[in-house]
Amino acid sequence: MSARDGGGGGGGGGTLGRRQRFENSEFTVRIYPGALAEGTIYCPISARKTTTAAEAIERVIDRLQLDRTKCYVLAEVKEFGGEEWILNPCDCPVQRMMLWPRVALEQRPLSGGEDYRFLLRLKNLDGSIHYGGSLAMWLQVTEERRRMVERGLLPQPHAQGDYADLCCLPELNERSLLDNLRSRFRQEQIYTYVGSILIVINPFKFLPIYNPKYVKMYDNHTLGELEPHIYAVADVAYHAMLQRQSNQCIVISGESGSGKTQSTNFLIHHLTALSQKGYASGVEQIILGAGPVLEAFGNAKTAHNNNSSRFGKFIQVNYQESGTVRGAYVEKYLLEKSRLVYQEHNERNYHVFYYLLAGTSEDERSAFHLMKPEEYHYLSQMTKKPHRSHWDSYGDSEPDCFTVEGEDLKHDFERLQLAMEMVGFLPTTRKQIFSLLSAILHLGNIRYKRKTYRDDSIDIYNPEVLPIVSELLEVKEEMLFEALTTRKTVTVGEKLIVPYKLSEAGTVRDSMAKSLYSALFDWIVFRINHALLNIKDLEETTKILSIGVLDIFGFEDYENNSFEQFCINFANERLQHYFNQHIFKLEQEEYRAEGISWSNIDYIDNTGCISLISRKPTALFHLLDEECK
Ligand SMILES: Nc1ncnc2c1ncn2[C@@H]1O[C@H](COP(=O)(O)OP(=O)(O)OP(=O)(O)O)[C@@H](O)[C@H]1O
Repeated sequence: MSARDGGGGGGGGGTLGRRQRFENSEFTVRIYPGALAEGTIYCPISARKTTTAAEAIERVIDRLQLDRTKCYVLAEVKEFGGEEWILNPCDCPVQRMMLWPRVALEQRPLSGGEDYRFLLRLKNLDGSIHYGGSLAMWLQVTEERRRMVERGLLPQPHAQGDYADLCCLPELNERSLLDNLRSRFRQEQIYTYVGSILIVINPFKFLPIYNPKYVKMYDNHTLGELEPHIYAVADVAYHAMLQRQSNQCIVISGESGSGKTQSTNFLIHHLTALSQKGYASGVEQIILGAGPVLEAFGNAKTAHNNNSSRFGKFIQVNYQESGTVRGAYVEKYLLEKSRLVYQEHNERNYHVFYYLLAGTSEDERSAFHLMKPEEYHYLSQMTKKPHRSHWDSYGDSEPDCFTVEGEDLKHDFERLQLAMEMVGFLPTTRKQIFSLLSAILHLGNIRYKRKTYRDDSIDIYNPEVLPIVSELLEVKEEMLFEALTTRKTVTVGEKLIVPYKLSEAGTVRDSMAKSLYSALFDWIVFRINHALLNIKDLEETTKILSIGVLDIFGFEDYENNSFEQFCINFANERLQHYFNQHIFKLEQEEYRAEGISWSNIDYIDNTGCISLISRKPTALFHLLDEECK
């Protein structure tokens, strides 16, 4: 499917008119008729941002002259295996499409990877959705193989003992364990149980195992009854919550780039799909709409992952006793604030800065006093030379790249604006946010000097930056100067103003920038929660049950401990319990260090655990390969 600006012309040129044009643009939406036309044929229709799903369906019916006595719905399929969201008649496909990554909007031949699309689905008389057509084709890979194995046309894949649960391994040692995982991975079975824990190996490719058929298949089964799957864990948590009437929690941990964020999305999808019977609930839409916003402000390119979450997430889906979704709640913790002022070689600051600098119009650029990325100290530390000793020597080194391969920052900025709009940020609020971001960048450019040789007090070396920051932050210049150069203390009831030392001042400036950014991030999360109908206030009158998904970021112990040791620990049932305890303890300590109470975890009395391993599956099995030689 593709979207093109019907208004023609591509160039930059953009001012506010560019956004205006976007509002009125005609987009080409490709709709795949699914069961109606087996295969890969799609029907292009033109639509605007405000065109609803019902109107889009009408256009397809007209163009294809479909049977009007039947009832149709539009399904949005997003990456990895064709997860489907059935659109409500009033949903706008173009708006959904604008949240897709740019590559998904490009017209590509159907050679693979076209994992974002709209499907036309037939609705059965009982309201359920009829699946078939292109979806069936996607499923073919795994389904077909399964059927052939059943008919004896293909050998049993588990010939030498391939166990879906590592606890069942007859012999437990490094070799058998890794052998088992590798053999499963080669058959695209990325999920393996260790008792009630699920191990996931990141496949880094499209697997057709997340569509509604799988949602249905895993509904109401005990763990282990079916092939291991992330949906099974979500399902067990959901039904345990209903049966025991108690809250549940699923912990996701793994090294950076192992797939925690993806897995969290799959879980949330399943947890809301179970209660909505296939229809995208408002809650799920907002959670997913909140994704691009949180991502822009909380994700960054790291050496391991171009889109690494630099904060931990706790997403709580709230249900009524009947199991219907009532709202959700997102909590962020441990935002990596240091990244704002310093990045390692080959890493970047938070995405939002690059989006802002690339995506704003000329008018906005002058209103926000924006400059080029390389002119900001906080953005220009990623250089080809691993060590640039001082910011003052900035001009000597050539900035590396400010964009990542395949990235379209302008599109990403447009997408961010749209996502912010969906989550309820008004244009004026968005402007304030962007002003604040620009202020942070300018703040980072402030440099200090000693007033005189004899005097310890300091002055600002480049005072021309002050009025800009003062305007953007809407604070008086004198106050800003004072805050940047002096500290107030109270001794024996007397107020003292002590100037910072030159060696302290830079740190003060950086902590000011970090506090501003962190407060902004907190406020954004707060606003998202507002949109998510946080029903905390209802708790006194209505019984609310919750399932929390805790995405533990940067559990870097994996990198210190050997992977093999890690697996052995996992495979020992007794250690499962230990592991859960260990994670909780560890997190609680970090949490306490941040001065935040562990309120969300206190009430949780049941935990599921998903662990993701290795961002490089090939490296994972390296040990075995070595041995085999
Ligand atoms: N189930 C999956 N199927 C296919 N690809 C996946 C899957 N899970 C993860 N990936 C791929 O791995 C990449 C990294 O995943 P993700 O961003 O979820 O990692 P992460 O553990 O959250 O990393 P970080 O801790 O750095 O935020 C994704 O961009 C995606 O390409």
